[in-house]
Amino acid sequence: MIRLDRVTKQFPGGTTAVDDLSLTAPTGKITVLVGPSGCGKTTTLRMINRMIEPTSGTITIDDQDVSALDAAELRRGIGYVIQHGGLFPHRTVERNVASVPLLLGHDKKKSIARARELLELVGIDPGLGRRYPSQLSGGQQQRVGVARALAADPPVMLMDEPFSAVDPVVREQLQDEFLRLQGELGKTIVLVTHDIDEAIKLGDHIAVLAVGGRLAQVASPHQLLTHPADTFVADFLGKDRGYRALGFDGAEVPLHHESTVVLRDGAITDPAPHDDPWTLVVDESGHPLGWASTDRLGQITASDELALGGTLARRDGSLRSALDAALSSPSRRGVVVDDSGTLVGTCRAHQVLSVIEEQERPEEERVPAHEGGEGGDDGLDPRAPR
Ligand SMILES: Nc1ncnc2c1ncn2[C@@H]1O[C@H](COP(=O)(O)OP(=O)(O)OP(=O)(O)O)[C@@H](O)[C@H]1O
Repeated sequence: MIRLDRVTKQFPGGTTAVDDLSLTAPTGKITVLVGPSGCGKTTTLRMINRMIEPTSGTITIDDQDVSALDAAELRRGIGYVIQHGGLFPHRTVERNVASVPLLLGHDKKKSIARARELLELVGIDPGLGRRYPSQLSGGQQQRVGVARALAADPPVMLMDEPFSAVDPVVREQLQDEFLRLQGELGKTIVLVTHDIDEAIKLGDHIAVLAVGGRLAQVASPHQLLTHPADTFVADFLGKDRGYRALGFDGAEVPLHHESTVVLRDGAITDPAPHDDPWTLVVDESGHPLGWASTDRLGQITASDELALGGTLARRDGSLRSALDAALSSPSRRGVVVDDSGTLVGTCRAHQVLSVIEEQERPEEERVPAHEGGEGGDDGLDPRAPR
């Protein structure tokens, strides 16, 4: 656990970058520092590994006061990732990643082997290991930066805007991979970003800082969205707070049986007659392909002729994804799938909203979703999504 206790940093010239900040970053979790430009995020991060010394206050890692440790040694034990990866331009990718194990006294062969392992772990083709950083894309450099920070297998990682130097699509990929990796590695991470959506996606805890280095709020993403401490935090969170908060709410949503037809060998097989204007088409394994106008079923030859609708909701997904699946479907029936992508039923927007309202009620007054009375008449499936 990293603990900052009443930490202040005043730079010569009088700027108070961080003001009386007390904060805990729990072991094995991602703590995100977020806030507008100049609010002291980077200064806070750099005080943890003593690249900047605080003016007052104490910082401990697992109850050890960092000011009592040798700064160089402390830094070798902490992974540090910055924008653009912060790679050494004149060393190959492999040598960049191997630099920390080499510094720690491991032999060259072992260090390079470890570097290759790590590059693979972060999704870098081993063939790129001999290149120089400038011969890689921004996203690849960022990945190498993460691999290098992981090289000493540090329990603690500090990450300063690690995904901001890449385009939004690559950024999302890197974020997803980072979450997957963290799921395996369980590091204690403090990550700085100015992007509130990134904070909400990545953080187990989020500390919102205001200019002047004042802590405005520290909370889970869900708490932050539903209970911002003041107007500064609410404004910083931006629009659609209520809707975004649904992304963290899992609850049972009534599932309905959906009649389907199968697209096989370029034709719809056995189009059963029914009077609904939309029919869901699946492949032979029961994976949804899209919606077809029922009166055009006979003309469909390929899946790209189908209306995909929007998102597929996962049975164990959030209320937001269930609601979005229903609202974005041409039939207004949201397609719900299991882990393997197989259809398990459809959901209705008004029933998702009922579940949301139900959640507002005191626990003892709630009615379980599958006893809710509103579904059921068309083959309600109580194996509902969360
Ligand atoms: N070495 C320094 N000397 C003087 N002032 C500094 C120094 N480093 C940072 N500051 C000031 O301290 C404040 C906090 O800076 P810091 O870089 O920590 O903010 P930040 O939240 O990380 O900003 P950004 O999102 O723009 O990177 C700013 O007002 C900055 O100008």
